[in-house]
This record gives sequence, structure tokens and C-alpha cells, in this order.
Amino acid sequence: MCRPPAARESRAMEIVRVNGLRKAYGGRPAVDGVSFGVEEGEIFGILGPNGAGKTTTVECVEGLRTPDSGTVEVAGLDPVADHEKVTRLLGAQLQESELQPKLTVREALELYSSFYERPADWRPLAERLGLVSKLGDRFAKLSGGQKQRLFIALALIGDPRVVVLDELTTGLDPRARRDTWQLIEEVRDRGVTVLLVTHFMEEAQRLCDRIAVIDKGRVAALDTPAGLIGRSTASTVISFTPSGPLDERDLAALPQVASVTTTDGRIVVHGTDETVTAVISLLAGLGITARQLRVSETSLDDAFLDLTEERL
Ligand SMILES: Nc1ncnc2c1ncn2[C@@H]1O[C@H](COP(=O)(O)OP(=O)(O)OP(=O)(O)O)[C@@H](O)[C@H]1O
Repeated sequence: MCRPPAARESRAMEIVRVNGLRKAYGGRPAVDGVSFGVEEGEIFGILGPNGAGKTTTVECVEGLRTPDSGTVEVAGLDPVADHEKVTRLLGAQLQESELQPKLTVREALELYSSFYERPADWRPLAERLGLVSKLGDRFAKLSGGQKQRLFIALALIGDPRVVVLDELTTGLDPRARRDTWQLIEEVRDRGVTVLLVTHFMEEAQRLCDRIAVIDKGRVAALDTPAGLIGRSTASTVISFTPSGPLDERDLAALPQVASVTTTDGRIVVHGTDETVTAVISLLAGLGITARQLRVSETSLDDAFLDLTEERL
């Protein structure tokens, strides 16, 4: 779960700082002036639609790409100029294609340990990540969840201060995804800062202390999950099937209503808490019953669509 704001306020040190980052491919901007700071010890999410520039941004943080302009610092170091030093501070999740299918889990852990001067002991890491019974298994034979666990272990093997996880849970079943979330929280609880790229709202909402929503190469919003939800124009969704004829315009005229839609006889009103009382009073006055009445809070999903659609 997200830590309370008080815990966040006590941290001031930014371990990653991105300022005015720009990167184009063949003249087409992929990242177009992105700025954000990641505080030490937090899980910082980068959320955005396909092609928004998320991976390009984190690849610049990892020193795998050189920015066209702007600056990136990891613990005050330039990831390109000081690549070796940054590699010791920052663990990056591998892509599946980067591990040989015939390598066993043990061989992969030993190989990656050998890349560092002072690696973490891989044995307790393997134990914590539930990989001990898989040490002799070849990478190609592992399930999706087991591969992800191995990737987390390899990202942590250099004992980094920051770990970058890009689409870590894509393709996992719901249980494996939840297990992976728990692991990410454990990593953060050990004091490692996590930079998490994700498409999944639920994942971002559950794990991230703060989220940068990136859209078309720019930061559309940067806030806590609750802060992003609060920015949504409508924070409450009321849906019901009226027992008799009801004019949408009467609902639209109620206080704080952002939108009213009717699909197959079911009415959905987006508004605020105040709207709920107003809808119920209106229906009571008209002698209409609200069948299967549901009232829910706006999700990060809605906020995300709001924030990214504005820019279409
Ligand atoms: N090596 C490359 N050469 C040319 N264009 C690229 C390259 N890498 C990315 N792009 C383009 O840059 C834009 C941003 O891509 P990027 O992978 O950073 O986005 P993303 O937000 O991570 O997307 P996704 O969620 O789909 O992975 C896209 O339009 C993509 O097609």
C-alpha cells in the first residue's frame, strides 16, 4: 500500500532527476520535454498509453540512450558519461530476449553476480524470490511468473539503490501479478527506490507513491494516485435503471453533474457526492425508483483517460 504522506514528506533526497528531456527518432519526438524527480525510497510510477515515450525515458535514465537535450542525473551522476558508476547504483530489469534460453537459473545468477565488484549474495535473494527449487531449471522452461522473479533477482544482484522495472507484470496471470506486486513492495521496504513503468492502473494505484502520467512525450500530470483521482472532473459514478421514463436533461441540470449517458435503459451519471443526493431527490419527486442503484468512486482508470484524452 502507499505510505502515508508524512512518511514521504520526511524524505527530501532525489535520487533520479530528469529535466527537460528530449529524444527524437528520425526527427519524430518520442520524449518532448519531460521533467520529474524520484525521491529516494519511493515507488515512482511512469504510466501512459502505448508509444507515449515511457521506455525511451527510462532508457535515458539507464544510460542506454543519449538525450538530444535536457539532463538526467542518477545520484548526481550522468548515466551516459558516468555509465559504469551508474550501473553500480541502478539495477535494470532485463528483457526476455537478453537471457539465453539454455542458461539455468543458478548459472544466470552466478553470471550476473560476476559483473559486479560487490554483488549481493544471490542465495538469500533466490530464497526470498522463491527460486531455490528452480536453480537447476533452464530459463526457457520457467513459467512467466518464475521468469519475472528471476529478472527481479538479476536486477537486484548488484545491490542497487534504484531499480527500474519496465512492464514487469505484462502477461502474468492475476495471482502471479499480485505476488510480483508483493515482491516490489518488499524491494521498496528494503530501502531500494523503484522506478516502475506500467500500463496497469490497478498496479500503479496499489504500488506507487507518486505517478507521472506521460502522454505524447510529455508529462500530463504528476501526483499521488489519490491526487490524480482527485483531479478528475467527476469523482463519483452513479448508475441505475429507472422504473419509469426519465428525461436525461433533468439529470444533467442537477448540481455538479459532469455527464449523463443512457445505454440499454441504464443511466450513468458522473458527478460528485453532492450529485448522489440530488439524483435520489429528483427520482423521489418524480415517483421513480432507481433499480440496481450503484454508486462508485472514480478509479485511476477514469482519471488516466481524463488526463490523456484532454491532449488528443
Ligand atoms: N528505436 C526506435 N526507433 C524509432 N522509433 C522508436 C524507437 N523506439 C521507440 N520509438 C518510437 O518512439 C515513440 C515512443 O516509444 P516508447 O517505446 O518510448 O513508448 P512507450 O510509452 O514505452 O510505449 P509502449 O507502452 O508501447 O511500450 C513511439 O512512437 C515509438 O514508435
